[in-house]
Amino acid sequence: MLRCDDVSFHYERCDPGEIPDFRFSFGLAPGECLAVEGPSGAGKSTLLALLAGFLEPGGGRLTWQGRDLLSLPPWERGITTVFQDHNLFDHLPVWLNVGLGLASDMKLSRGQRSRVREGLAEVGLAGLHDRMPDELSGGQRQRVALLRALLRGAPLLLLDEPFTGLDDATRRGLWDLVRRQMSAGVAVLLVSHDRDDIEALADRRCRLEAGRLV
Ligand SMILES: Nc1ncnc2c1ncn2[C@@H]1O[C@H](COP(=O)(O)OP(=O)(O)OP(=O)(O)O)[C@@H](O)[C@H]1O
Repeated sequence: MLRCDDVSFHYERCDPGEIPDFRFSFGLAPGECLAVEGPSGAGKSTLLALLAGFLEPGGGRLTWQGRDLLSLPPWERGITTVFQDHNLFDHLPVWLNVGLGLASDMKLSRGQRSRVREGLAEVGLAGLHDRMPDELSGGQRQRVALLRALLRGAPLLLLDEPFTGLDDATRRGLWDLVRRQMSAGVAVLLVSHDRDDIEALADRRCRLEAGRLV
């Protein structure tokens, strides 16, 4: 279980009151998907950055299966995040961008190479194995980023609007991939405004209002 208890954060601003003090509390069980909605500027990216370890909270507790996460650096938290800007490495071809999810030193075994190939076929990118990221459309980049995250096999997956702008067939295929991860016990936090994505994946939903999850 992921337990986030009163994890707080405050952006330093000259203009007090413009940005709320954030205080987040929620639980997320293995295999469960919690959707987080909220208008632009509500603090969704702030929440993800606190969980992933890119921002340091002012206080609170964050644990996964009873283990403290706040004392761990991002790469030791067992959390994979798919950000809106995809975070692809522009100097690496598609297959290596995906392969980084399996081997961070980029030395992929034969078996790992076939998993990359199979994964690319599953997300409809079989023909784009050797392309460079700047030769892909936005939706294709999104699928590369999502596939890399899924192959990483982390127990916690944070998704920031991961299916925006994709056609229906591709979106359904990706929902299936995420559902399979959930069946294998992966806990998913899904930031989304899209009703279809939320209905397809989320077990529960909450909204970010005035710095709190309600
Ligand atoms: N580095 C920063 N310094 C000061 N304020 C910030 C910083 N980053 C974000 N903010 C402010 O904190 C609030 C929450 O921002 P955040 O990016 O978490 O919102 P969001 O819900 O993800 O928005 P969007 O849906 O537009 O991506 C906003 O008012 C934003 O202007």
